[in-house]
Amino acid sequence: RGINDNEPSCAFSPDNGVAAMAACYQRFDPAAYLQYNYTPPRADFERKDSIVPWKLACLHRAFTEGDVSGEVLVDIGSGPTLYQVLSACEVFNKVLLTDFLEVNRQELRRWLQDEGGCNMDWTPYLQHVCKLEGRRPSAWMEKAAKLRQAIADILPVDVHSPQPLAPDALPSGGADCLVSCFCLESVSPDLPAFTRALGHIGRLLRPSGHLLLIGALGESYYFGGPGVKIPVVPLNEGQVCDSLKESGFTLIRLEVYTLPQDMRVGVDDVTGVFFAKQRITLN
Ligand SMILES: C[S@@+](CC[C@H](N)C(=O)[O-])C[C@H]1O[C@@H](n2cnc3c(N)ncnc32)[C@H](O)[C@@H]1O
Ligand SMILES: O=S(=O)(c1ccc2c(c1)CN[C@@H](CF)C2)N1CCSCC1
Repeated sequence: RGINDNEPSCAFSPDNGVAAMAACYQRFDPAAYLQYNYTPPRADFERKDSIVPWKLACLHRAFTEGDVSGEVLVDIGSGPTLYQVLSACEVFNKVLLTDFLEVNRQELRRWLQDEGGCNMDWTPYLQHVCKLEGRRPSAWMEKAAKLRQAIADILPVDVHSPQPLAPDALPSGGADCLVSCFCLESVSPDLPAFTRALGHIGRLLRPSGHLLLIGALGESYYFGGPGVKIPVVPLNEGQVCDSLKESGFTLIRLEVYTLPQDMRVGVDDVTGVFFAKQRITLN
């Protein structure tokens, strides 16, 4: 079936939402997902109003304005993507990538081992972040080497578990910083589950640690592969802020990007993207 097939792949009832969502993700296709979201025409570095430079700029600013520091950064729900840690690896010398699916962890391992077979060329992303850092774009190979050096492990994660990572995954004090992009709202059956998952990952942080959260606004589904229609919790800015507060975070900054009409191409019904920087205050 094509990506626009309207048959829902994951129908669930209120009492088994998390289990049904996990079953849905068994059909997730990393190569298709990368193609739908991270290659042209959707991912376009030339357009001034493109989402990709906006996202990379949000992350670059967050890691360079001086309040985020430490040893260990964890990316929650990495999927098959790396853009979300390109700025982080300049600040943290231990980066942990995580995902629920082995197929995604394998995709990340292929990039890490640099022996070919990857479904994505991250060079344009590396070059763009080098530009943001005031370096020449040809420094992208050094940056790729720095990221490979910083990635300490690629681990399983489940944000619906009160203990999302294995007990020995983090130092006893917790992580210094978390990043999570397009994960919580696209793996939760409803808003309460989204908020609970925020609480679960918040408890991975040391006191006053930071969370950088990027997510979809107004999205009710996306295609995780041909005919793999995955339901998403449609969020608005107010709900994001309320859930963060309820989960023990203090918001530092919220930025919102509205998708231009021609970027709405059928692989999802996302209308906007938020970037939220916050500190945990209840740990
Ligand atoms: C929409 S993708 C986001 C991928 C990537 N972070 C990005 O920015 O594109 C959502 C990811 O969440 C993962 N996932 C699914 N269920 C999960 C769970 N219970 N806990 C954590 N991650 C989960 C999926 O395997 C998938 O890689
Ligand atoms: O970076 S995005 O905003 C983006 C990137 C990833 C995703 C979405 C959006 C929305 N659906 C998510 C499903 F969880 C995944 N982007 C959408 C416009 S073109 C480039 C990719």
